[in-house]
Amino acid sequence: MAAVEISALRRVFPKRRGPDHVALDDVDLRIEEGEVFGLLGPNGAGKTTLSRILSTLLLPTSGTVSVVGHDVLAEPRAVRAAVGLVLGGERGLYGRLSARRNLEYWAAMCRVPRRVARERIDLLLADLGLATRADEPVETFSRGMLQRVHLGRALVADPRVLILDEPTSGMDPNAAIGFRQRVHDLRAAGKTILLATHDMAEAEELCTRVAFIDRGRILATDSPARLGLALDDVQTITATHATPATAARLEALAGVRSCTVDRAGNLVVTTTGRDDLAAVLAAVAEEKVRGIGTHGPGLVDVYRTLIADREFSL
Ligand SMILES: Nc1ncnc2c1ncn2[C@@H]1O[C@H](COP(=O)(O)OP(=O)(O)OP(=O)(O)O)[C@@H](O)[C@H]1O
Repeated sequence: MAAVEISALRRVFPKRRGPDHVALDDVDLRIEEGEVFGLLGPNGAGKTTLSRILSTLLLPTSGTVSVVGHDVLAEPRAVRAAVGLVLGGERGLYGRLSARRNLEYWAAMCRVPRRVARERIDLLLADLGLATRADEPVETFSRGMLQRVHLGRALVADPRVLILDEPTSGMDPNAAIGFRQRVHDLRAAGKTILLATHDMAEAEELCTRVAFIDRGRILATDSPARLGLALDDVQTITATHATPATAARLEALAGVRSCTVDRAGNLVVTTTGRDDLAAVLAAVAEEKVRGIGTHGPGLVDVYRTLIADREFSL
């Protein structure tokens, strides 16, 4: 049985004027138990709409959606019991209540027996690094801490599937690293995780497979490594201690697609093809640079290939 199974899903939002807005269009998706599955795409692609349908906050217009074998329309209670949802942003917690009280309240809503809830909440508060502030009102918490309370809330009923919608957006780098470590732990504990994110490095680090979604349609689904392999023309060379003159010389070479250097002297060269890598690498090595490294295409390159830059081309 799949953790999530979606077939021919369509979600339309009626508009007062003009044609209806199709937020999800003929989406098919299967996520196995224990996977960390990334949902990647630009603003408005349909990621939150999908997260909300999977957690029964929104109904599909047509198609079928099931979570651990339960249909979202026929068995919404069973789906709710199986899913924990963390939406980005700060809504959904009671600011004047402590972290512990927020979790207790949610546990009661989910009908977790009181004794089980008490023990679980103690464990969660400790695991999430919130034990010392557990009895303070959450309105005094930083954004990173609030997201950890949100995660605790999603975990309080011990769901099999976790849906994380841009969980690290707006977090400082240390808070985001800590949050990702929690996701690693949850994956090790066997949870299935759907992670909607704009952060390609985050997806590369955490996800077993990802789907690219744009304008409500799934464009590609595979592991980050295999998606990168499909783009065998982009190779990147990096180095430090470069100058603008270095970049200008390299940019003029055949086989170089782009070449940039920042103020700190970090050089990034992309080649026009895999076959050009050796020659361009040799030219970079001739320059007075240090710390030369190479890597193949990553999710950022896949993203830029699949999804046109509409923000700036309108
Ligand atoms: N309740 C609604 N009524 C009308 N249109 C909506 C509604 N909810 C979402 N939409 C539209 O559906 C499309 C998909 O939105 P959605 O929030 O799912 O995108 P997203 O991929 O999560 O974007 P972001 O990365 O910006 O969060 C958008 O064009 C959005 O304006």
